[in-house]
Amino acid sequence: MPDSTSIETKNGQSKKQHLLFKTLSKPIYDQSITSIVNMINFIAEGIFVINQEGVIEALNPLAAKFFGDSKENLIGQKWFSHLHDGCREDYEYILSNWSKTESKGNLNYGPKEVLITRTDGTWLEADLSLSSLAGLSAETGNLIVGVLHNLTEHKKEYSELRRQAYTDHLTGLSNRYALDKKLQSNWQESVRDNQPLSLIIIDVDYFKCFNDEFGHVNGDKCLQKIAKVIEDYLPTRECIAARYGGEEFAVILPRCDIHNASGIAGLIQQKISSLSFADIGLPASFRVTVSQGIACEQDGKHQTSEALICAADAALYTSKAEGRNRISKAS
Ligand SMILES: Nc1nc2c(ncn2[C@@H]2O[C@H](COP(=O)(O)OP(=O)(O)OP(=O)(O)O)[C@@H](O)[C@H]2O)c(=O)[nH]1
Repeated sequence: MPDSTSIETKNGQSKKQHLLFKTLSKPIYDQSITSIVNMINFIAEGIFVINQEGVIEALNPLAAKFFGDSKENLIGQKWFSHLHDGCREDYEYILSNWSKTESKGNLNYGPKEVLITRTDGTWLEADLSLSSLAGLSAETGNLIVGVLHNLTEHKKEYSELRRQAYTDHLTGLSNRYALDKKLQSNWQESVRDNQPLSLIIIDVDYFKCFNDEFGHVNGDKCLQKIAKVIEDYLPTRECIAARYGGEEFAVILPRCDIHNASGIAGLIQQKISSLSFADIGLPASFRVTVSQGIACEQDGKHQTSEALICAADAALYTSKAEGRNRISKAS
C-alpha cells in the first residue's frame, strides 16, 4: 500500500478511492485515506487486494513478505500462483463462481488454513480470509481483500506443546497418555487385520534400594539409561517404548508374536543387566536388573486392550514373585 492518499494500483485507482469516500470533504478524505493506509501498512497481518480475475492490485509490506517477493513484482501477478497445489483449486473455483454471479453478493470466505508457496520455493502456513469490498460502484470494479495471518510461530508452539503432552519429561520416551492412545489404535488394527500384538512391561528390581543407597538424582540417571536401552532395542519404527509408571516401562510391538517379543525382551534384559554406572560415579561392578512380563494378543486370546495389559502385568508379577531378573510370558 502506498504512503500517500492515492492507492498504487493500475488505471485510475485513485479515482476509485475518491468514489469510496465521496461523502467526505477533501481534507477529511485525505486524512482518512492517510490513516487507513498507515494502519494497513503497519498492521500485523498481510493484506492484499485482488480483482475478480485474481490479479493482485495492491498489498501491504507484510503481505509482500509472506509471498516472498517485492510489492512491485507481485502487483499484476495472479495470486493463485502463490497458493500450494492442495488449496489452489478451491480458491480458483470460489472466485470464478463469485465473479460469474450477476449480483456479486458479499463474498466472505475463511479464515481457512492455507499453504503459501513463496517466490523462493519455501512455504508459509497461514490463515486466509477473503472478503469482497462492499459498496463499490461499477467504476471501481469488483475487488476482494485477502487477509493473511502467519501461523508459523503458532504451529511451532503447538507442535512443541503436543510433543510435551506425549512425552515423558525424564526419559524422553512416550508417556502413559501416548502409550494408552497407541495401544488403543494398535489394538483395533490387530483385531481388524488379524495380526498379533505384543506388550512387554518392564520393572526395575529393588529400585527403592537404589534410591536409598545412591540418591534420587542418580536414580533418575539410572532410569534414563534404562530407557535408552529399551528404545535402542525397538525393532521397527511402529513400535513404541513408554514410561508406564515410576520405574516401570512398557513396549508395544505391533505385528509381533510372542516368540519375537520374547527375543526382544531377552535382548533388553541382557543389555540392562550389563549396564555400567561408573559414568555417574557408582562402583564399577554395580549392576541393576529388571523383571519383565509379556502378553500377546493373537486369535482373540484377550477380549480387550485392558485385558492384554492385565495379562502382561500378571506375567510381570510372576517374574517378581519367582525371584526377579527374569522374563515371564502370560499363560
Ligand atoms: N529416582 C527416581 N525414583 C523413582 C521415580 N519414580 C519412582 N521412583 C522410585 O521407585 C521406587 C519403587 O519402589 P518399589 O515400588 O518398592 O519397587 P522396588 O523397590 O523396585 O521393588 P520391586 O519392584 O519389588 O523389585 C520408589 O522408591 C520410588 O520413589 C523417579 O522418577 N525417579
